[in-house]
Amino acid sequence: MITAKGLYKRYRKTVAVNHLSFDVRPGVVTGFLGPNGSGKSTTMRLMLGLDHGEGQTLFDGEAFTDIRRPMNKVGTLLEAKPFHPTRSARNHLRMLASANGVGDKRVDEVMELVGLGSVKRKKPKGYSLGMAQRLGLAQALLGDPRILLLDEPTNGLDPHGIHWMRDMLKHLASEGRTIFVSSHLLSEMQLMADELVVIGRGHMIFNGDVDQFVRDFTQSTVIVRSPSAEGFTAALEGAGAEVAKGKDGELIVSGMEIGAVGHLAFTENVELSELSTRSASLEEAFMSATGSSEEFIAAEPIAPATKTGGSANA
Ligand SMILES: Nc1ncnc2c1ncn2[C@@H]1O[C@H](COP(=O)(O)OP(=O)(O)OP(=O)(O)O)[C@@H](O)[C@H]1O
Repeated sequence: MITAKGLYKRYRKTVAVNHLSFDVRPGVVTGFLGPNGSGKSTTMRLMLGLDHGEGQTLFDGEAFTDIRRPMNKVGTLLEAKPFHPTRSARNHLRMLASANGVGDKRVDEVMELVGLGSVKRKKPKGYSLGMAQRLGLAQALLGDPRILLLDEPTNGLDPHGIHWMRDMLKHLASEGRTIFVSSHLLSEMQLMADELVVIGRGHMIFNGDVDQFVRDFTQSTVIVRSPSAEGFTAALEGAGAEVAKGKDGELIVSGMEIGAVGHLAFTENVELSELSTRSASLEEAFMSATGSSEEFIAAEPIAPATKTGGSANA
């Protein structure tokens, strides 16, 4: 269990983290989301006491800096991964392991676990970004910790690697560990995370269940197909719903529950060939929740010049 209270960090005029408090429960994967520059990395550094700031974070009741053998309690993977420049990956891990009372057997075990068994004698500087991420995870897992704090662990991984990371983190959570993981990949987060901490400009936006986040920040719609789509559109609008036309003649109805749409079709004697609900994605919820808190908002792309058609008259 991680308990963060009143985390606060200011860089000159920028308040990077603004009084954040949240809990991360064991047994589930908790995703940490926020737009670029919203304060995720700073929050993680504050939690580990790597940055000066305010607030307190307890890992199973203890501050990180008070834990006697941190590697055995909290595994970390932060964005900057300092690997030894000349040692092999295996020797790099052995060095860390021996300093923390972890045996060589565990080094080989974690290298196999992350799929680097065949390249463990190579130097990390020759590793691809994806391999370096795997080595970073191996390092985090060395002490078999009950808590993992991972900043963008899927960064640089190919689709197979991402799939592997997702299964791995879900598996580690199912063993009762506490997993706190930041990622930009929202579709991935939707598949990986059970709970979320969402921040914008250093402020808390949401802390809770993923499905609840999607429900809170989006509207699910009702999809209707009918041979009498035109007439039924008028009836729906007359009853206060908003209707948009989707592909292949489907009607996308918002502002009315599926049961009420079905009942209206019954009372209007309208035949339906489809009546279903469409839930919004985590990405839609994220855009809706964090839209106004984005730090760097790009200009709208400039529309291409309209073709005037034919050759210009000289
Ligand atoms: N060392 C620093 N000095 C000054 N400002 C900083 C420093 N580090 C971060 N910031 C500022 O603090 C804010 C939060 O940055 P942070 O890197 O924590 O965000 P983030 O959510 O991790 O971003 P990203 O998703 O792009 O990695 C930003 O406005 C950033 O410019």
